[in-house]
Amino acid sequence: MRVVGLTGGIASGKSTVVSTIKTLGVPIIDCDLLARLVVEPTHPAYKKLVNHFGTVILQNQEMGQPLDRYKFGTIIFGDAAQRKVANSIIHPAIRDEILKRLFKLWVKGTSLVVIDVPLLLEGELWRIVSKVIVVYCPPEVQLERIQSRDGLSAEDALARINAQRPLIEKVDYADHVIYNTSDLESLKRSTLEVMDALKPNPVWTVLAYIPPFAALLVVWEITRRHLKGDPRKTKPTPKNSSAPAHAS
Ligand SMILES: CC(C)(COP(=O)(O)OP(=O)(O)OC[C@H]1O[C@@H](n2cnc3c(N)ncnc32)[C@H](O)[C@@H]1O)[C@@H](O)C(=O)NCCC(=O)NCCS
Ligand SMILES: Nc1ncnc2c1ncn2[C@@H]1O[C@H](COP(=O)(O)OP(=O)(O)OP(=O)(O)O)[C@@H](O)[C@H]1O
Repeated sequence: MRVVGLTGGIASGKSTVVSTIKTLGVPIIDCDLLARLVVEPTHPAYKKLVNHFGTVILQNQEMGQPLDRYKFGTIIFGDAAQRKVANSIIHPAIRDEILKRLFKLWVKGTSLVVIDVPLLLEGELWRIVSKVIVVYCPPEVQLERIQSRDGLSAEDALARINAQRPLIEKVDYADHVIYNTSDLESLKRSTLEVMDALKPNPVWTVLAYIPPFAALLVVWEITRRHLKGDPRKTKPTPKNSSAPAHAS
């Protein structure tokens, strides 16, 4: 099974790219959705969050109520130390949910899966994917898109952008970069081009249905990424990109 990690920055266009990928019938694991699942009141992470942050992060400030997402967002996007605590509670729970879903897809003999994970490159998750797609747009476009999509002030929107690694640095990790600087039609075209390049070959597809070979292929893909090393140290040039000639 080829596991592709799709990432970018806040409002860089990941969900829009995902909606095109879905039309191809490729299964998607959406980490923003998993992040919602693991903070539901029945999940152990919920209690850990309330223990640390207090009921102030809950709707009506009442135990058992869902998270007040705006309030919680204001706290964690405004304070790096608090964000670190939140991440240390939520991210392991998300990682476990990803692994469960990958296992189920592997058992079904799936040959290609895309994980939509905003923070793929902030942690170590990039090491378990065989290919990385980065959806890029400049910070000023991110700012404009967050404000018009979420109705946030410039200050709140900037806090969200600054809570992530600069998007341009993420490009170093990419096997494929989708430059989302033009209209939605170009974004769709670039996405389809990249997905075409990522299609596993027919031998892969057949082997993915035979568990021992599928397991070996996963190990091979992961080993290849480990051998390539951390781009923060080696800084390779991305092999493929949908960039217009002037954008590099
Ligand atoms: C803070 C929360 C409640 C804000 O919720 P809200 O509905 O306003 O935003 P949503 O969940 O749709 O996230 C929007 C985007 O914010 C960015 N973002 C979310 N959490 C973080 C974080 N901890 N650090 C940096 N960026 C983040 C991502 O780009 C994400 O796509 C929510 O984002 C959250 O629970 N975050 C912590 C979990 C997490 O790390 N999620 C990212 C998935 S890997
Ligand atoms: N090329 C484009 N032209 C115009 N609007 C766009 C373009 N790409 C994305 N958008 C809009 O920008 C907003 C952000 O895009 P999207 O939600 O896909 O980003 P995202 O990376 O998934 O964001 P987040 O990390 O916050 O979940 C959306 O309202 C989307 O419709």
